[in-house]
Amino acid sequence: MSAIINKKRPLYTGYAGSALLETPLLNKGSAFTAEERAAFNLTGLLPPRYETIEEQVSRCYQQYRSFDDAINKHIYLRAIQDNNETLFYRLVQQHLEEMLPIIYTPTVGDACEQFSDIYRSARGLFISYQDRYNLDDVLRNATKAKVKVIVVTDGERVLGLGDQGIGGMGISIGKLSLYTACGGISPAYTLPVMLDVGTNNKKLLDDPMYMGLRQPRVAQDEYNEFIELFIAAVQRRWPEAIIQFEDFAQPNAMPILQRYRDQVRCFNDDIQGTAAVTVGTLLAACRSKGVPLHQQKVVFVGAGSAGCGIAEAIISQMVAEGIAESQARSQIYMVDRFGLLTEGMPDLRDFQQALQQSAAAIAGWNFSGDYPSLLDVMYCAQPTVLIGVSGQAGLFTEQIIRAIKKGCELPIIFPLSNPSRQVEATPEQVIEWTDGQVIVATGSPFKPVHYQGRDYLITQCNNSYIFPGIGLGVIAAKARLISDEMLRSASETLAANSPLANTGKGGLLPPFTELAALSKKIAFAVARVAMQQGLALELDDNALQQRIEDNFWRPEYRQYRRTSN
Ligand SMILES: NC(=O)c1ccc[n+]([C@@H]2O[C@H](COP(=O)([O-])OP(=O)(O)OC[C@H]3O[C@@H](n4cnc5c(N)ncnc54)[C@H](O)[C@@H]3O)[C@@H](O)[C@H]2O)c1
Ligand SMILES: O=C(O)C[C@H](O)C(=O)O
Repeated sequence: MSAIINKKRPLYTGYAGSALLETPLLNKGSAFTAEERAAFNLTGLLPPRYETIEEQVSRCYQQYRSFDDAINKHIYLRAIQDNNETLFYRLVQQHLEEMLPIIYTPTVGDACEQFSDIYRSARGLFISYQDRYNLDDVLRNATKAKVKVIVVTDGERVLGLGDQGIGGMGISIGKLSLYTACGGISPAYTLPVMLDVGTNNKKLLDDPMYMGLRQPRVAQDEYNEFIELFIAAVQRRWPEAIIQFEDFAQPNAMPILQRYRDQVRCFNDDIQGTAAVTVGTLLAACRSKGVPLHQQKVVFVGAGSAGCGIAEAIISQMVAEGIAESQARSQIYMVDRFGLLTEGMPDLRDFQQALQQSAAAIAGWNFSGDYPSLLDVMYCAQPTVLIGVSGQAGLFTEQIIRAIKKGCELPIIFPLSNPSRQVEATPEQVIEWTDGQVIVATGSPFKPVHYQGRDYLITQCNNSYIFPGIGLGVIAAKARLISDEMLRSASETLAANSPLANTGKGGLLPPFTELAALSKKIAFAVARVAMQQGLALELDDNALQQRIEDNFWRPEYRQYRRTSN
Protein backbone atom coordinates (compact mmCIF):
# COMPACT_ATOMS: atom_id res chain seq x y z
CA MET A 1 0.00 0.00 0.00
CA SER A 2 1.32 3.41 -0.81
CA ALA A 3 -0.19 6.81 -0.42
CA ILE A 4 0.72 10.45 -0.19
CA ILE A 5 -2.02 11.06 2.29
CA ASN A 6 -2.11 14.84 2.52
CA LYS A 7 -2.97 15.74 -1.03
CA LYS A 8 -6.39 17.31 -1.41
CA ARG A 9 -7.64 14.75 -3.95
CA PRO A 10 -9.66 11.92 -2.37
CA LEU A 11 -7.70 8.77 -1.71
CA TYR A 12 -9.04 5.47 -2.96
CA THR A 13 -8.54 2.52 -0.64
CA GLY A 14 -9.73 -1.04 -0.41
CA TYR A 15 -9.26 -1.10 3.35
CA ALA A 16 -12.41 -1.01 5.49
CA GLY A 17 -13.68 -1.85 8.97
CA SER A 18 -11.14 -2.77 11.61
CA ALA A 19 -8.43 -3.25 8.94
CA LEU A 20 -8.72 0.46 8.15
CA LEU A 21 -8.53 1.40 11.84
CA GLU A 22 -5.47 -0.81 12.22
CA THR A 23 -3.58 0.79 9.32
CA PRO A 24 -1.66 3.70 10.89
CA LEU A 25 -1.05 5.47 7.58
CA LEU A 26 -4.79 5.60 6.90
CA ASN A 27 -6.42 5.53 10.31
CA LYS A 28 -8.23 8.71 11.35
CA GLY A 29 -9.90 7.27 14.49
CA SER A 30 -12.68 9.51 15.72
CA ALA A 31 -12.09 11.86 12.79
CA PHE A 32 -13.82 9.54 10.30
CA THR A 33 -16.92 11.41 9.16
CA ALA A 34 -20.43 9.94 9.30
CA GLU A 35 -20.29 9.35 5.53
CA GLU A 36 -16.94 7.60 5.77
CA ARG A 37 -18.11 5.49 8.69
CA ALA A 38 -21.05 4.32 6.58
CA ALA A 39 -18.98 3.76 3.45
CA PHE A 40 -16.13 1.91 5.19
CA ASN A 41 -18.10 -0.32 7.61
CA LEU A 42 -16.90 1.64 10.62
CA THR A 43 -20.26 2.32 12.25
CA GLY A 44 -20.19 0.98 15.79
CA LEU A 45 -16.43 0.53 15.77
CA LEU A 46 -15.80 4.07 17.06
CA PRO A 47 -17.34 6.31 19.73
CA PRO A 48 -20.21 8.13 18.01
CA ARG A 49 -18.90 11.69 18.21
CA TYR A 50 -16.96 12.93 15.18
CA GLU A 51 -13.84 14.90 16.15
CA THR A 52 -11.55 17.20 14.25
CA ILE A 53 -7.81 16.54 14.23
CA GLU A 54 -7.40 19.60 16.50
CA GLU A 55 -9.69 18.00 19.08
CA GLN A 56 -7.78 14.74 18.82
CA VAL A 57 -4.49 16.60 19.31
CA SER A 58 -5.86 18.29 22.46
CA ARG A 59 -6.81 14.97 24.01
CA CYS A 60 -3.44 13.40 23.12
CA TYR A 61 -1.54 16.36 24.50
CA GLN A 62 -3.50 16.20 27.73
CA GLN A 63 -2.68 12.50 28.05
CA TYR A 64 0.96 13.16 27.12
CA ARG A 65 1.24 15.73 29.90
CA SER A 66 0.00 13.18 32.43
CA PHE A 67 3.28 11.23 32.12
CA ASP A 68 6.17 12.39 34.27
CA ASP A 69 9.05 10.35 32.88
CA ALA A 70 10.51 11.06 29.45
CA ILE A 71 10.60 7.36 28.58
CA ASN A 72 6.88 7.00 29.34
CA LYS A 73 6.16 10.01 27.14
CA HIS A 74 8.23 8.32 24.43
CA ILE A 75 6.28 5.07 24.75
CA TYR A 76 3.02 7.01 24.61
CA LEU A 77 3.99 8.92 21.47
CA ARG A 78 5.26 5.79 19.76
CA ALA A 79 1.90 4.15 20.48
CA ILE A 80 0.10 7.01 18.73
CA GLN A 81 2.52 6.72 15.81
CA ASP A 82 1.72 3.03 15.50
CA ASN A 83 -2.00 3.77 15.60
CA ASN A 84 -2.48 6.96 13.57
CA GLU A 85 0.53 8.53 11.83
CA THR A 86 -1.26 11.68 10.72
CA LEU A 87 -2.31 12.46 14.27
CA PHE A 88 1.17 11.65 15.59
CA TYR A 89 2.83 14.12 13.21
CA ARG A 90 0.21 16.80 13.80
CA LEU A 91 0.77 16.49 17.55
CA VAL A 92 4.57 16.54 17.22
CA GLN A 93 4.46 19.44 14.79
CA GLN A 94 2.39 21.51 17.23
CA HIS A 95 4.74 20.79 20.14
CA LEU A 96 7.97 20.35 18.24
CA GLU A 97 10.43 21.81 20.74
CA GLU A 98 8.91 19.90 23.62
CA MET A 99 8.59 16.58 21.81
CA LEU A 100 11.77 16.33 19.71
CA PRO A 101 13.88 15.40 22.76
CA ILE A 102 11.28 12.72 23.52
CA ILE A 103 11.03 11.05 20.11
CA TYR A 104 14.71 11.71 19.33
CA THR A 105 17.91 12.47 21.25
CA PRO A 106 18.29 12.10 24.20
CA THR A 107 15.23 9.96 25.18
CA VAL A 108 15.59 7.73 22.12
CA GLY A 109 18.83 6.50 23.74
CA ASP A 110 16.85 5.13 26.70
CA ALA A 111 14.32 3.67 24.27
CA CYS A 112 17.13 1.81 22.46
CA GLU A 113 18.58 0.50 25.71
CA GLN A 114 15.14 -0.69 26.86
CA PHE A 115 13.89 -1.68 23.41
CA SER A 116 12.87 -5.26 24.26
CA ASP A 117 11.37 -4.27 27.62
CA ILE A 118 9.14 -1.52 26.23
CA TYR A 119 8.34 -3.23 22.92
CA ARG A 120 4.66 -2.93 21.95
CA SER A 121 4.29 -3.37 18.21
CA ALA A 122 6.40 -3.85 15.13
CA ARG A 123 7.50 -1.00 12.86
CA GLY A 124 9.83 -1.25 9.87
CA LEU A 125 11.89 -4.25 8.91
CA PHE A 126 13.94 -6.43 11.21
CA ILE A 127 16.28 -8.27 8.86
CA SER A 128 18.05 -11.10 10.55
CA TYR A 129 21.35 -12.51 9.33
CA GLN A 130 19.59 -15.85 9.10
CA ASP A 131 17.34 -14.44 6.37
CA ARG A 132 20.22 -13.28 4.21
CA TYR A 133 19.46 -15.55 1.25
CA ASN A 134 15.81 -14.65 1.41
CA LEU A 135 15.99 -10.89 1.24
CA ASP A 136 13.72 -10.32 -1.74
CA ASP A 137 10.91 -12.02 0.16
CA VAL A 138 11.68 -10.10 3.35
CA LEU A 139 11.64 -6.77 1.52
CA ARG A 140 8.42 -7.72 -0.22
CA ASN A 141 6.85 -8.22 3.21
CA ALA A 142 7.18 -4.48 3.74
CA THR A 143 3.95 -3.62 1.99
CA LYS A 144 5.11 -0.13 0.99
CA ALA A 145 5.39 -0.07 -2.78
CA LYS A 146 7.35 3.18 -2.89
CA VAL A 147 10.08 3.68 -0.32
CA LYS A 148 12.08 6.86 -0.71
CA VAL A 149 14.14 6.93 2.50
CA ILE A 150 15.56 3.99 4.42
CA VAL A 151 17.43 4.54 7.67
CA VAL A 152 19.39 1.38 8.38
CA THR A 153 21.45 0.43 11.40
CA ASP A 154 23.09 -2.68 12.79
CA GLY A 155 22.87 -1.23 16.31
CA GLU A 156 26.57 -1.59 17.09
CA ARG A 157 27.31 2.06 18.06
CA VAL A 158 24.12 3.64 19.28
CA LEU A 159 24.83 7.27 20.24
CA GLY A 160 27.52 7.05 22.94
CA LEU A 161 25.83 3.94 24.39
CA GLY A 162 27.73 1.24 22.51
CA ASP A 163 26.25 -2.00 21.17
CA GLN A 164 22.48 -2.08 21.65
CA GLY A 165 21.80 -4.95 19.24
CA ILE A 166 18.24 -4.95 18.02
CA GLY A 167 17.54 -1.88 20.17
CA GLY A 168 19.23 0.18 17.44
CA MET A 169 15.86 0.05 15.67
CA GLY A 170 14.81 2.90 17.97
CA ILE A 171 17.34 5.16 16.27
CA SER A 172 16.13 4.33 12.75
CA ILE A 173 12.55 5.04 13.82
CA GLY A 174 13.54 8.31 15.54
CA LYS A 175 15.54 9.60 12.57
CA LEU A 176 12.68 8.88 10.18
CA SER A 177 10.22 10.65 12.45
CA LEU A 178 12.36 13.75 11.93
CA TYR A 179 12.50 13.16 8.19
CA THR A 180 8.73 13.50 8.23
CA ALA A 181 8.22 16.11 10.95
CA CYS A 182 11.01 18.42 9.71
CA GLY A 183 11.76 17.31 6.15
CA GLY A 184 8.22 16.72 4.96
CA ILE A 185 8.86 13.18 3.69
CA SER A 186 5.54 11.35 3.77
CA PRO A 187 5.57 8.51 6.31
CA ALA A 188 4.20 6.35 3.49
CA TYR A 189 7.65 6.60 1.90
CA THR A 190 9.93 5.92 4.86
CA LEU A 191 11.25 2.62 6.16
CA PRO A 192 13.33 1.96 9.28
CA VAL A 193 15.53 -1.11 8.97
CA MET A 194 17.44 -3.05 11.60
CA LEU A 195 20.08 -5.49 10.33
CA ASP A 196 20.34 -8.03 13.13
CA VAL A 197 23.75 -9.72 13.04
CA GLY A 198 23.76 -10.54 16.76
CA THR A 199 25.21 -8.47 19.58
CA ASN A 200 28.38 -8.48 21.66
CA ASN A 201 26.54 -6.81 24.55
CA LYS A 202 26.62 -9.50 27.24
CA LYS A 203 23.89 -7.83 29.27
CA LEU A 204 21.53 -8.11 26.31
CA LEU A 205 22.54 -11.68 25.51
CA ASP A 206 21.77 -12.64 29.11
CA ASP A 207 18.48 -10.74 29.19
CA PRO A 208 15.51 -13.12 28.86
CA MET A 209 13.47 -10.28 27.33
CA TYR A 210 15.99 -9.57 24.53
CA MET A 211 14.20 -9.91 21.20
CA GLY A 212 17.16 -9.99 18.82
CA LEU A 213 19.39 -12.81 17.59
CA ARG A 214 20.93 -14.29 20.71
CA GLN A 215 24.44 -14.76 19.37
CA PRO A 216 27.66 -12.76 19.11
CA ARG A 217 27.99 -10.52 16.07
CA VAL A 218 28.86 -12.46 12.92
CA ALA A 219 32.45 -12.45 11.63
CA GLN A 220 33.63 -9.71 9.26
CA ASP A 221 33.45 -11.67 5.98
CA GLU A 222 29.93 -12.86 6.72
CA TYR A 223 28.99 -9.35 7.77
CA ASN A 224 30.31 -7.82 4.55
CA GLU A 225 28.42 -10.36 2.47
CA PHE A 226 25.22 -9.59 4.37
CA ILE A 227 25.56 -5.85 3.74
CA GLU A 228 26.20 -6.52 0.06
CA LEU A 229 23.11 -8.72 -0.18
CA PHE A 230 21.03 -6.09 1.60
CA ILE A 231 22.12 -3.23 -0.67
CA ALA A 232 21.50 -5.34 -3.77
CA ALA A 233 18.04 -6.35 -2.56
CA VAL A 234 17.12 -2.72 -1.84
CA GLN A 235 18.27 -1.76 -5.33
CA ARG A 236 15.97 -4.39 -6.81
CA ARG A 237 12.92 -3.49 -4.72
CA TRP A 238 13.22 0.30 -4.30
CA PRO A 239 15.96 1.52 -6.67
CA GLU A 240 15.16 5.17 -5.92
CA ALA A 241 15.44 4.92 -2.14
CA ILE A 242 18.01 6.96 -0.25
CA ILE A 243 19.89 4.70 2.15
CA GLN A 244 21.01 6.50 5.30
CA PHE A 245 23.57 4.49 7.28
CA GLU A 246 23.15 5.13 10.98
CA ASP A 247 25.07 4.17 14.10
CA PHE A 248 27.41 1.62 12.58
CA ALA A 249 30.55 1.05 14.64
CA GLN A 250 33.85 2.54 13.57
CA PRO A 251 35.32 -0.55 11.82
CA ASN A 252 32.32 -0.75 9.48
CA ALA A 253 31.02 2.82 9.13
CA MET A 254 33.66 4.25 6.78
CA PRO A 255 34.32 1.08 4.72
CA ILE A 256 30.59 0.70 3.98
CA LEU A 257 30.32 4.34 2.97
CA GLN A 258 33.40 4.13 0.72
CA ARG A 259 32.12 0.96 -0.89
CA TYR A 260 28.67 2.23 -1.81
CA ARG A 261 28.75 6.02 -2.03
CA ASP A 262 29.56 6.12 -5.76
CA GLN A 263 27.11 3.36 -6.61
CA VAL A 264 23.88 4.14 -4.81
CA ARG A 265 22.03 7.08 -3.29
CA CYS A 266 23.44 6.76 0.20
CA PHE A 267 25.21 8.61 2.96
CA ASN A 268 26.43 8.00 6.47
CA ASP A 269 24.76 10.38 8.87
CA ASP A 270 27.39 10.04 11.62
CA ILE A 271 30.23 10.81 9.23
CA GLN A 272 28.74 13.14 6.64
CA GLY A 273 25.62 14.53 8.32
CA THR A 274 27.60 15.32 11.46
CA ALA A 275 30.39 16.88 9.43
CA ALA A 276 27.90 19.08 7.58
CA VAL A 277 26.12 20.33 10.71
CA THR A 278 29.36 20.91 12.60
CA VAL A 279 31.03 22.84 9.80
CA GLY A 280 27.84 24.90 9.40
CA THR A 281 27.75 25.65 13.13
CA LEU A 282 31.47 26.41 13.20
CA LEU A 283 31.13 28.78 10.26
CA ALA A 284 28.34 30.55 12.11
CA ALA A 285 30.51 30.74 15.25
CA CYS A 286 33.50 32.07 13.27
CA ARG A 287 31.36 34.71 11.58
CA SER A 288 29.86 35.87 14.85
CA LYS A 289 33.34 35.99 16.35
CA GLY A 290 34.80 37.75 13.31
CA VAL A 291 37.68 35.32 12.74
CA PRO A 292 37.48 33.04 9.67
CA LEU A 293 37.56 29.26 9.98
CA HIS A 294 40.94 28.95 8.26
CA GLN A 295 42.52 30.92 11.10
CA GLN A 296 41.29 28.49 13.76
CA LYS A 297 43.26 25.69 15.37
CA VAL A 298 40.93 22.80 16.12
CA VAL A 299 41.36 20.01 18.66
CA PHE A 300 39.14 16.93 18.52
CA VAL A 301 38.61 14.51 21.35
CA GLY A 302 37.52 11.29 19.66
CA ALA A 303 39.04 10.42 16.28
CA GLY A 304 36.24 8.08 15.21
CA SER A 305 33.64 8.23 12.47
CA ALA A 306 32.20 11.57 13.56
CA GLY A 307 35.53 13.18 14.53
CA CYS A 308 37.37 12.24 11.34
CA GLY A 309 34.36 13.07 9.18
CA ILE A 310 34.12 16.54 10.70
CA ALA A 311 37.90 17.07 10.51
CA GLU A 312 38.02 16.29 6.78
CA ALA A 313 35.07 18.60 6.14
CA ILE A 314 36.74 21.42 8.08
CA ILE A 315 39.91 20.92 6.04
CA SER A 316 37.91 21.13 2.78
CA GLN A 317 36.22 24.29 4.02
CA MET A 318 39.55 25.86 5.04
CA VAL A 319 40.95 25.04 1.60
CA ALA A 320 37.85 26.59 0.02
CA GLU A 321 38.64 29.73 2.05
CA GLY A 322 42.05 29.83 0.36
CA ILE A 323 44.71 28.11 2.44
CA ALA A 324 46.82 25.15 1.31
CA GLU A 325 45.62 21.68 2.30
CA SER A 326 48.88 20.93 4.14
CA GLN A 327 48.43 24.12 6.17
CA ALA A 328 44.81 23.22 6.96
CA ARG A 329 45.83 19.72 8.09
CA SER A 330 48.52 21.16 10.35
CA GLN A 331 45.80 23.12 12.20
CA ILE A 332 43.79 20.00 13.13
CA TYR A 333 44.72 17.92 16.18
CA MET A 334 42.99 14.58 16.69
CA VAL A 335 43.19 13.16 20.21
CA ASP A 336 41.95 9.61 20.70
CA ARG A 337 42.18 7.31 23.70
CA PHE A 338 46.00 6.88 23.40
CA GLY A 339 46.71 10.56 22.86
CA LEU A 340 47.32 12.79 19.84
CA LEU A 341 47.28 10.96 16.51
CA THR A 342 50.92 11.31 15.58
CA GLU A 343 53.17 9.93 12.87
CA GLY A 344 54.31 6.44 13.87
CA MET A 345 51.35 5.75 16.19
CA PRO A 346 50.46 2.06 15.68
CA ASP A 347 47.09 0.66 14.62
CA LEU A 348 45.62 3.79 13.10
CA ARG A 349 42.65 3.16 10.82
CA ASP A 350 42.91 4.16 7.15
CA PHE A 351 40.70 7.20 7.62
CA GLN A 352 42.79 8.38 10.59
CA GLN A 353 46.14 8.24 8.72
CA ALA A 354 45.72 11.52 6.88
CA LEU A 355 44.86 13.29 10.11
CA GLN A 356 47.95 12.47 12.15
CA GLN A 357 50.34 15.25 13.08
CA SER A 358 53.89 14.92 11.81
CA ALA A 359 56.74 14.19 14.21
CA ALA A 360 58.25 17.52 13.15
CA ALA A 361 55.09 19.41 14.13
CA ILE A 362 55.36 18.28 17.76
CA ALA A 363 59.17 18.21 17.92
CA GLY A 364 59.42 21.15 20.31
CA TRP A 365 56.53 20.02 22.54
CA ASN A 366 56.96 19.22 26.19
CA PHE A 367 55.14 15.96 27.07
CA SER A 368 55.94 12.91 29.14
CA GLY A 369 53.97 9.95 27.69
CA ASP A 370 54.48 8.15 24.36
CA TYR A 371 52.14 10.62 22.69
CA PRO A 372 50.89 14.06 23.75
CA SER A 373 47.79 13.86 25.98
CA LEU A 374 44.78 16.12 25.56
CA LEU A 375 46.17 18.48 28.18
CA ASP A 376 49.58 18.54 26.44
CA VAL A 377 47.82 19.44 23.19
CA MET A 378 45.87 22.22 24.89
CA TYR A 379 49.05 23.80 26.22
CA CYS A 380 51.33 23.18 23.23
CA ALA A 381 48.99 23.75 20.28
CA GLN A 382 46.98 26.58 21.87
CA PRO A 383 43.77 25.78 19.99
CA THR A 384 40.83 28.09 19.48
CA VAL A 385 38.23 25.35 18.91
CA LEU A 386 37.58 22.19 20.96
CA ILE A 387 35.21 19.50 19.69
CA GLY A 388 34.15 16.43 21.67
CA VAL A 389 32.97 13.34 19.78
CA SER A 390 34.28 10.62 22.06
CA GLY A 391 31.04 9.31 23.55
CA GLN A 392 32.76 9.62 26.95
CA ALA A 393 31.24 11.77 29.67
CA GLY A 394 33.37 14.34 31.46
CA LEU A 395 36.50 14.36 29.27
CA PHE A 396 36.46 18.17 29.15
CA THR A 397 37.65 18.75 32.70
CA GLU A 398 37.97 22.15 34.31
CA GLN A 399 41.73 21.99 33.67
CA ILE A 400 41.19 21.35 29.94
CA ILE A 401 38.65 24.12 29.55
CA ARG A 402 40.72 26.62 31.53
CA ALA A 403 43.73 25.68 29.38
CA ILE A 404 42.00 26.55 26.10
CA LYS A 405 40.66 29.78 27.61
CA LYS A 406 44.18 30.76 28.66
CA GLY A 407 45.34 30.85 25.03
CA CYS A 408 42.18 32.21 23.43
CA GLU A 409 39.91 35.05 24.48
CA LEU A 410 36.70 33.56 23.05
CA PRO A 411 37.10 29.82 22.45
CA ILE A 412 34.56 27.77 20.50
CA ILE A 413 33.71 24.64 22.48
CA PHE A 414 31.40 21.93 21.12
CA PRO A 415 30.88 18.89 23.38
CA LEU A 416 28.88 16.94 20.80
CA SER A 417 28.58 13.46 22.29
CA ASN A 418 25.08 12.06 22.78
CA PRO A 419 22.94 11.40 24.67
CA SER A 420 23.08 14.16 27.31
CA ARG A 421 24.65 11.93 29.94
CA GLN A 422 27.63 11.18 27.66
CA VAL A 423 28.47 14.84 27.05
CA GLU A 424 32.18 15.76 27.49
CA ALA A 425 31.17 18.74 29.68
CA THR A 426 27.81 20.34 30.34
CA PRO A 427 27.21 23.84 28.99
CA GLU A 428 27.02 25.15 32.59
CA GLN A 429 30.51 23.83 33.24
CA VAL A 430 31.92 25.18 29.99
CA ILE A 431 30.44 28.61 30.65
CA GLU A 432 31.57 28.74 34.26
CA TRP A 433 35.13 27.56 33.52
CA THR A 434 35.54 30.15 30.74
CA ASP A 435 34.02 32.92 32.88
CA GLY A 436 31.25 33.17 30.30
CA GLN A 437 33.63 34.04 27.45
CA VAL A 438 32.83 31.16 25.11
CA ILE A 439 30.76 30.06 22.13
CA VAL A 440 29.22 26.72 23.02
CA ALA A 441 27.07 24.15 21.22
CA THR A 442 26.15 20.59 22.22
CA GLY A 443 24.89 17.47 20.43
CA SER A 444 21.93 16.90 22.77
CA PRO A 445 19.45 19.56 23.86
CA PHE A 446 20.32 21.60 26.98
CA LYS A 447 18.36 24.35 28.69
CA PRO A 448 19.66 27.94 28.47
CA VAL A 449 22.27 28.74 31.08
CA HIS A 450 22.00 31.79 33.31
CA TYR A 451 25.45 32.99 34.32
CA GLN A 452 26.38 36.28 35.98
CA GLY A 453 23.27 38.07 34.85
CA ARG A 454 23.39 36.84 31.29
CA ASP A 455 21.35 34.12 29.52
CA TYR A 456 23.20 31.79 27.17
CA LEU A 457 21.13 29.95 24.57
CA ILE A 458 22.66 26.51 23.99
CA THR A 459 22.60 25.62 20.32
CA GLN A 460 22.08 21.96 19.51
CA CYS A 461 24.63 21.03 16.88
CA ASN A 462 23.00 17.80 15.78
CA ASN A 463 22.86 16.18 12.36
CA SER A 464 19.06 16.52 12.51
CA TYR A 465 19.62 20.01 11.05
CA ILE A 466 20.98 18.36 7.92
CA PHE A 467 19.50 14.99 7.00
CA PRO A 468 15.83 16.02 6.51
CA GLY A 469 16.86 18.72 4.02
CA ILE A 470 19.26 16.39 2.20
CA GLY A 471 16.49 13.82 1.85
CA LEU A 472 13.99 16.36 0.58
CA GLY A 473 16.47 17.83 -1.93
CA VAL A 474 17.56 14.44 -3.25
CA ILE A 475 13.96 13.32 -3.68
CA ALA A 476 12.81 16.58 -5.26
CA ALA A 477 15.63 16.62 -7.83
CA LYS A 478 15.91 12.82 -8.14
CA ALA A 479 19.63 13.02 -7.42
CA ARG A 480 21.48 9.78 -8.20
CA LEU A 481 24.22 10.14 -5.59
CA ILE A 482 25.03 12.30 -2.56
CA SER A 483 28.32 14.12 -3.11
CA ASP A 484 30.62 16.00 -0.72
CA GLU A 485 29.77 19.20 -2.57
CA MET A 486 26.06 18.66 -1.89
CA LEU A 487 26.83 18.24 1.80
CA ARG A 488 29.03 21.35 1.77
CA SER A 489 26.15 23.37 0.34
CA ALA A 490 24.00 22.14 3.24
CA SER A 491 26.63 23.46 5.70
CA GLU A 492 26.81 26.81 3.99
CA THR A 493 23.03 27.16 3.91
CA LEU A 494 22.91 26.36 7.61
CA ALA A 495 25.57 28.94 8.43
CA ALA A 496 23.88 31.54 6.22
CA ASN A 497 20.76 31.15 8.37
CA SER A 498 22.50 31.62 11.73
CA PRO A 499 20.59 34.16 13.86
CA LEU A 500 23.70 34.98 15.91
CA ALA A 501 25.97 35.49 12.89
CA ASN A 502 23.33 37.51 11.05
CA THR A 503 21.95 39.68 13.83
CA GLY A 504 24.31 39.35 16.81
CA LYS A 505 21.40 37.87 18.79
CA GLY A 506 19.84 34.45 19.32
CA GLY A 507 21.31 31.00 18.83
CA LEU A 508 24.12 29.94 16.53
CA LEU A 509 21.52 27.96 14.57
CA PRO A 510 17.82 28.68 14.06
CA PRO A 511 15.47 27.09 16.60
CA PHE A 512 14.06 23.65 15.81
CA THR A 513 10.66 25.24 15.26
CA GLU A 514 12.13 26.62 12.04
CA LEU A 515 13.54 23.32 10.91
CA ALA A 516 10.90 22.65 8.27
CA ALA A 517 11.55 26.01 6.57
CA LEU A 518 15.29 25.50 6.91
CA SER A 519 15.05 21.98 5.46
CA LYS A 520 13.41 23.41 2.35
CA LYS A 521 16.29 25.87 1.94
CA ILE A 522 18.84 23.09 2.43
CA ALA A 523 16.91 20.91 -0.01
CA PHE A 524 17.04 23.68 -2.61
CA ALA A 525 20.79 24.27 -2.18
CA VAL A 526 21.63 20.57 -2.21
CA ALA A 527 19.50 19.93 -5.29
CA ARG A 528 21.07 22.84 -7.18
CA VAL A 529 24.54 21.48 -6.56
CA ALA A 530 23.42 18.00 -7.61
CA MET A 531 22.15 19.50 -10.87
CA GLN A 532 25.39 21.42 -11.46
CA GLN A 533 27.27 18.15 -10.99
CA GLY A 534 25.04 16.36 -13.48
CA LEU A 535 23.70 14.11 -10.75
CA ALA A 536 20.05 15.16 -10.91
CA LEU A 537 17.16 16.32 -13.08
CA GLU A 538 17.66 19.64 -14.79
CA LEU A 539 15.13 22.07 -13.36
CA ASP A 540 14.93 25.84 -13.24
CA ASP A 541 14.65 27.45 -9.81
CA ASN A 542 10.87 27.78 -9.92
CA ALA A 543 10.37 24.20 -10.98
CA LEU A 544 12.74 22.98 -8.27
CA GLN A 545 11.00 25.05 -5.60
CA GLN A 546 7.67 23.70 -6.77
CA ARG A 547 8.90 20.10 -6.57
CA ILE A 548 10.16 20.71 -3.04
CA GLU A 549 6.74 22.04 -2.04
CA ASP A 550 4.94 19.21 -3.84
CA ASN A 551 7.02 16.62 -2.03
CA PHE A 552 6.48 18.24 1.37
CA TRP A 553 3.88 16.18 3.22
CA ARG A 554 1.66 17.80 5.82
CA PRO A 555 -0.25 15.96 8.55
CA GLU A 556 -3.80 16.57 7.33
CA TYR A 557 -6.50 13.98 6.85
CA ARG A 558 -7.62 13.23 3.33
CA GLN A 559 -11.03 12.23 2.18
CA TYR A 560 -11.32 8.54 1.36
CA ARG A 561 -13.26 6.79 -1.38
CA ARG A 562 -13.71 3.09 -1.49
CA THR A 563 -12.27 0.94 -4.26
CA SER A 564 -13.92 -2.35 -5.03
CA ASN A 565 -11.43 -5.18 -4.52
N1 LIG B 1 25.97 15.84 17.60
C1 LIG B 1 25.83 15.02 16.62
O1 LIG B 1 25.10 15.27 15.66
C2 LIG B 1 26.61 13.73 16.63
C3 LIG B 1 26.72 13.02 15.44
C4 LIG B 1 27.47 11.83 15.42
C5 LIG B 1 28.02 11.36 16.59
N2 LIG B 1 27.85 12.07 17.74
C6 LIG B 1 28.39 11.55 19.00
O2 LIG B 1 29.78 11.40 18.91
C7 LIG B 1 30.19 10.28 19.67
C8 LIG B 1 31.13 9.43 18.84
O3 LIG B 1 30.50 8.95 17.68
P1 LIG B 1 31.35 8.22 16.56
O4 LIG B 1 30.40 7.75 15.52
O5 LIG B 1 32.50 9.03 16.13
O6 LIG B 1 31.88 6.95 17.37
P2 LIG B 1 33.24 6.18 17.16
O7 LIG B 1 33.17 4.98 18.02
O8 LIG B 1 33.51 6.00 15.71
O9 LIG B 1 34.34 7.20 17.73
C9 LIG B 1 34.56 7.49 19.08
C10 LIG B 1 36.05 7.68 19.25
O10 LIG B 1 36.28 8.19 20.56
C11 LIG B 1 37.47 7.57 21.03
N3 LIG B 1 37.58 7.64 22.49
C12 LIG B 1 37.01 6.85 23.42
N4 LIG B 1 37.44 7.20 24.65
C13 LIG B 1 38.27 8.24 24.48
C14 LIG B 1 39.03 9.02 25.38
N5 LIG B 1 39.01 8.81 26.68
N6 LIG B 1 39.80 10.02 24.86
C15 LIG B 1 39.82 10.27 23.54
N7 LIG B 1 39.13 9.53 22.65
C16 LIG B 1 38.36 8.53 23.11
C17 LIG B 1 37.34 6.14 20.52
O11 LIG B 1 38.58 5.45 20.54
C18 LIG B 1 36.83 6.38 19.12
O12 LIG B 1 37.87 6.53 18.18
C19 LIG B 1 28.93 9.58 20.13
O13 LIG B 1 28.66 9.93 21.47
C20 LIG B 1 27.85 10.16 19.28
O14 LIG B 1 26.62 10.27 19.95
C21 LIG B 1 27.17 13.24 17.79
O1 LIG C 1 21.39 10.60 16.91
C1 LIG C 1 21.82 11.73 17.20
O2 LIG C 1 21.27 12.47 18.03
C2 LIG C 1 23.03 12.29 16.50
C3 LIG C 1 24.00 11.30 16.01
O3 LIG C 1 23.54 10.57 14.91
C4 LIG C 1 24.56 10.40 17.07
O4 LIG C 1 24.78 9.24 16.77
O5 LIG C 1 24.78 10.87 18.19
